[in-house]
Amino acid sequence: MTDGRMRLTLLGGFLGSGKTTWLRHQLHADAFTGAHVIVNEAAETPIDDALLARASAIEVLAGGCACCEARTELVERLRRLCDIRSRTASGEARLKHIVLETSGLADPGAILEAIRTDPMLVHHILVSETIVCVDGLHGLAQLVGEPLSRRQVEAADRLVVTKLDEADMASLGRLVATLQTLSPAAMIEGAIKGSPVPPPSGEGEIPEPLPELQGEASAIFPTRLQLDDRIDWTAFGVWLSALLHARGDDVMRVKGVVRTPAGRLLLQSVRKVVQSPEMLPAQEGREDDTIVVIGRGYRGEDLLKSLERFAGVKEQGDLSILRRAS
Ligand SMILES: Nc1nc2c(ncn2[C@@H]2O[C@H](COP(=O)(O)OP(=O)(O)OP(=O)(O)O)[C@@H](O)[C@H]2O)c(=O)[nH]1
Repeated sequence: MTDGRMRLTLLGGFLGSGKTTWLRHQLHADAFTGAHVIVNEAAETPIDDALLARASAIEVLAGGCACCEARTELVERLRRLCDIRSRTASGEARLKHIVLETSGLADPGAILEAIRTDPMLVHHILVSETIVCVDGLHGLAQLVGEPLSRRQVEAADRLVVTKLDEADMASLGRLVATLQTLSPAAMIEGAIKGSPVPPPSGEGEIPEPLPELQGEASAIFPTRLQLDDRIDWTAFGVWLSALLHARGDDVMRVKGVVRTPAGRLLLQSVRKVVQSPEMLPAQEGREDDTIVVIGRGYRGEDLLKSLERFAGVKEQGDLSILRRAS
């Protein structure tokens, strides 16, 4: 029941937990038909929208989390959608549903509050469900060490435990038991690459003890590496593997779309787990060759210097493999 208001589905979850993969699958399965999708990315360079081409309408809110830096921008965009809706006669063309995929650093609770306390949005939008993806491989460690990941789970109506194909059953059972204690009312589902599968049972499992955490550890931030076509890809691959091997706990997420002689390639990793590169269809007017590295415990410029030193250049003496980093 939406009492005439537009529904909004909030899709959250920690960095790399599988939100885009899950949403992509839902869109292919024709769930959320006709919905307007908003993708929020912490980094300035959007990547996820390239993967969600099935959405009937998609917009990107990049360069900050919708729960903090980009909160005002989110509210403005939602107001704009409400305006458009109010001017559209009721019927098929009238927008009924918004899906908001948050960045992996967003606290869904703060977004819910922003919507519910806005005098205009509260009359036009009903948050119908908060779905939170939990990484089947890294979720337990995130719950232990990251207060944000706990807040995300606590805000959920539905939890989707992802990567069931990769995680081992014993730790999955423990993860589910921990989720049940943190968010007892939430429905728990499982997913493999976005397809729904029965979740492991948490029955009889002992939940992971969660230590009291004194606030957030140091801030997690994105660094944008803008590559140019003179980069030596083999050296880049070695640099990335070495970086993840040495600093895989600090470098939480890497993702980017690069142009290679074979076509557009999606590169991504979550902690030390690197996904096999995926070919993407050509897309006019996109600014590719950008890699976003998200993490903490290092300086963005040091990352850049290390790549410049390591990944080398094809031409001797040319150190300009990177156009820009922020
Ligand atoms: N093996 C396996 N890999 C998965 C599954 N779901 C997602 N992945 C991989 O996990 C990585 C992160 O998935 P995304 O869907 O981009 O995660 P996200 O939560 O949208 O990431 P951010 O927006 O960066 O926070 C990608 O390499 C996916 O291919 C799964 O069920 N199984």
